[in-house]
Amino acid sequence: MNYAVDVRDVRVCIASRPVLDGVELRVASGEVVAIEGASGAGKSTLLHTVAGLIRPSSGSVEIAGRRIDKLNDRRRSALRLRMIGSVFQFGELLPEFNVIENVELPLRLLGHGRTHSRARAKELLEEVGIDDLAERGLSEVSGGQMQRAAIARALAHEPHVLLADEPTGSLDEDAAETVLKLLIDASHRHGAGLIVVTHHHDVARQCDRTLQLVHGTLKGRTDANEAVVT
Ligand SMILES: Nc1ncnc2c1ncn2[C@@H]1O[C@H](COP(=O)(O)OP(=O)(O)OP(=O)(O)O)[C@@H](O)[C@H]1O
Repeated sequence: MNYAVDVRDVRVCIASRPVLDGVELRVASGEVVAIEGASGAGKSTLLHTVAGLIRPSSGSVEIAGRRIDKLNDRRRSALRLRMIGSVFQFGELLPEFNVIENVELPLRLLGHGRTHSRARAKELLEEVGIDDLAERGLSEVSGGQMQRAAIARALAHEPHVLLADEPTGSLDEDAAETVLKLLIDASHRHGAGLIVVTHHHDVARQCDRTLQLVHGTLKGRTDANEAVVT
């Protein structure tokens, strides 16, 4: 049985100190999981480990049934580009490109043609409600609009997994609520497993499950809801 994300007994040390120790986490396709935890608890480290940016010293990390932690750098990057979409607080959008060019970028990197990529990016900008801003530069849109563009970009290549690190951290309450709802709806609609790190309790309440990262391990229901496992 394949999960979107399957983390087993993962240990990660940073500067010789164990930050994650015995982490278990299964996320089904279309499931939304919130991770809470004190500052410095290791939440970003966990997301980076799931994304294959940090290699665990023991344990395993599977993305849609593939061991990302076992791959060499080139294959890990390729798997990440194909299977994972990320939304981080300060975005991964590139300031030298306008909104729609940023959304197209993952598709262009995956070798899709210009016409297809542009059409798909337009659809996604409509889905997140900023199609009228497609040609604006990033300095000409608000923080909330930028996060919407980041969500559209993260969804462009239909990833199996969405990772969001404090996606609403810099937004006011209304904008944060809208952005989070978009992310959750998109994950359900596109069937992507979403892991969202947040300090906001009201954000966590809107997710299917909430887990706490404490002393290097996840507390709460770490297993996916089997009914939605693909
Ligand atoms: N490059 C690094 N060198 C040394 N220690 C690091 C490094 N990166 C992270 N750490 C340490 O690892 C621990 C986990 O950091 P991490 O960023 O994952 O926590 P977090 O829960 O995401 O924190 P926050 O909520 O403040 O963003 C922290 O104690 C941090 O100081």
